[in-house]
Amino acid sequence: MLLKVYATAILKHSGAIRKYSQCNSNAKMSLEEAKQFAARRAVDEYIKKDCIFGVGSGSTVVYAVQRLAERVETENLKVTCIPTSFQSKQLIIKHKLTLGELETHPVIDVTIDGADEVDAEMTLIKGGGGCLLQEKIVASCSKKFVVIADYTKDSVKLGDRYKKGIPIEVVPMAYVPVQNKIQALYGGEVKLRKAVAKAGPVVTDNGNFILDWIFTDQDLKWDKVDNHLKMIPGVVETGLFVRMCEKAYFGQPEGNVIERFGIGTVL
Ligand SMILES: O=C(CO)[C@H](O)[C@H](O)COP(=O)(O)O
Repeated sequence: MLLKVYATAILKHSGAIRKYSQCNSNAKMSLEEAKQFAARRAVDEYIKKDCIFGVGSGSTVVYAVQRLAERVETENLKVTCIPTSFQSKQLIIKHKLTLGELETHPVIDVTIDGADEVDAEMTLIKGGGGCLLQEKIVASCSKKFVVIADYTKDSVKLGDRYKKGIPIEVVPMAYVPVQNKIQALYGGEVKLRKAVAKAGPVVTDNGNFILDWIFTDQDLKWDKVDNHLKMIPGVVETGLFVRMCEKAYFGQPEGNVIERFGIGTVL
């Protein structure tokens, strides 16, 4: 009898686990699909002819590069790709696309990049993947800057959905004074980003550290904050992208894509 009860409990438990993991993998699947819908739509709308293309960083951009590679192959497009990180350079090489650099192509027709959060005014938090400096440089050299994201990035105010704070790239020797100054100026908590598969801090593609500022005041004027932070010696760049983005595509779990427009003009 006891054995029977025990066996039934195990069966129920494994059924629940199966159900739970199926549920989890469905959710993960639709998130990946949502990224893919947004990425494909943006590439199809913005790449119409031969051009210079800025390639953002992160998991959503992977789908944009896949789509671009398909179209370069089938439509014989001549696209020169400018990377925003080691990861995006690897993606360009992997898909046998033409690799360029800002030295030879200082003006980019369009850059497509991901974001960690997009607010109602199209202010972005970027740098969750630690690539914010090169991403902002490349965006600033682009005639058009477009964001692709899944529905979880779509927010009203910064901090509504992305809880990891605003990434700030700093020169390593300055990280403690910069941490203290930001906390004294604006409050909240500023944390040194730790590496996952290495002991110690994350080191960016540029040899710097990343601070993540968990802010408490969601009503700050982000353009002022961005400028103010960059006045602190040791701050290289922030992950705040203000008035840079002209359009954001948010892939939805149902397969549609919601679009939001901004006044973003970067060049
Ligand atoms: O800013 C970034 C990297 O520095 C990424 O674009 C951002 O983190 C979004 O990434 P994902 O597409 O993986 O959600």
